[in-house]
Amino acid sequence: MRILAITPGEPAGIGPDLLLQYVSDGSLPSPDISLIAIADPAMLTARALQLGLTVDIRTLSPADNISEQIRSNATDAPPALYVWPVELNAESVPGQLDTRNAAYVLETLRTAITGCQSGQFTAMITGPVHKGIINDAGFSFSGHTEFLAQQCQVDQTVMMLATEGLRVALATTHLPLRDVADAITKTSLSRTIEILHNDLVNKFSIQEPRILVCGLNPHAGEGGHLGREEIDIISPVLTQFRQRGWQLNGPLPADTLFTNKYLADADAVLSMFHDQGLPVLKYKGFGAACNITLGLPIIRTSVDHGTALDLAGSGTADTGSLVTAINAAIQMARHQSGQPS
Ligand SMILES: NC(=O)C1=CN([C@@H]2O[C@H](COP(=O)(O)OP(=O)(O)OC[C@H]3O[C@@H](n4cnc5c(N)ncnc54)[C@H](O)[C@@H]3O)[C@@H](O)[C@H]2O)C=CC1
Ligand SMILES: NCC(=O)COP(=O)(O)O
Repeated sequence: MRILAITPGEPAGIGPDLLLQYVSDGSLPSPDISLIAIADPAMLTARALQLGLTVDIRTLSPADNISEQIRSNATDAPPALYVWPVELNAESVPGQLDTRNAAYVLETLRTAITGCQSGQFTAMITGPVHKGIINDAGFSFSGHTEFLAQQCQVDQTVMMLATEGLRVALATTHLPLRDVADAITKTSLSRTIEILHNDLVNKFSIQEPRILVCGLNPHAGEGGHLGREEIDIISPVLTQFRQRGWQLNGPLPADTLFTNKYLADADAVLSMFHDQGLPVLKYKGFGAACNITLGLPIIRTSVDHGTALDLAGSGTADTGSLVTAINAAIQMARHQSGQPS
């Protein structure tokens, strides 16, 4: 049995709602896959009540064999959600952030990561966290992508969002815009391209990935008149990889790269910064896209949206991205074990 761990993220956001809606809809695509929520069972029970959803919340005992507990409790009706319990520090009110629950959010992530590393879980799927409230609580945290790199002790990870027909990876992630240019060095960009290329080959079965690379500056620097990063950093790095036979097209002006003329012949786009690539991806596929962390020894996918505090507890949040994230994790797991997807 494959066990997918899901962290609903910020308890005051829509993560718990989406998970409960997903389970209540009976959306799991295969009977040999089980979902375990790593969360506070009382919070999930209260949220299900608020949403008017009938979900049988079953708290697991982490010290005992998890697969055995799921097997022996299997039932058809009503939909069941197995929960690895992690207790909130304060009762959570939908829409109202509370610094006291930041440690809880981080603990759910650590539990999922440890379970994936030990092989207990096949993959982890994350709901949205609120980066601001975690920092307000005194924890330095810029995103799952960076936290996962730290916890898995890898030198670098790459954020890639994917929807039908478009994959966008980022050379930098959660940085103030004024720090972006300095963060793009030959070393960091080379590592990003290596991770992106290798994961497209090994995790997505694209034997010779074709990657479009955005410039950083308007018009890809206009020959050095609008910035020199393309000349001094990006082009030399691309030249170095082309010598290995890798198919890298760029640096191209980002404003015209995202057109069919270029995208039709590409497997992925590498954007230089968060808001260069993600608005395009979200314009194309918001709600039907997911976020995949590349460069990790474990599988992690996530929703394409944030905590949407305005919708928490309302039952109106769209589960489309969660479905996409869960399906992507399953597909990656099947690929990893050599099964047809
Ligand atoms: N994977 C993660 O953990 C992510 C976390 N965030 C965090 O979320 C917080 C809020 O970020 P925002 O920029 O406001 O983005 P957001 O995605 O939470 O909200 C943007 C807009 O999209 C709507 N929306 C989001 N998800 C929706 C869904 N499933 N169904 C229907 N409508 C939906 C919201 O109601 C809002 O109007 C921030 O702290 C940010 O860091 C943002 C993106 C990803
Ligand atoms: N815009 C994507 C995002 O902010 C999610 O980042 P992460 O938490 O997955 O690193």
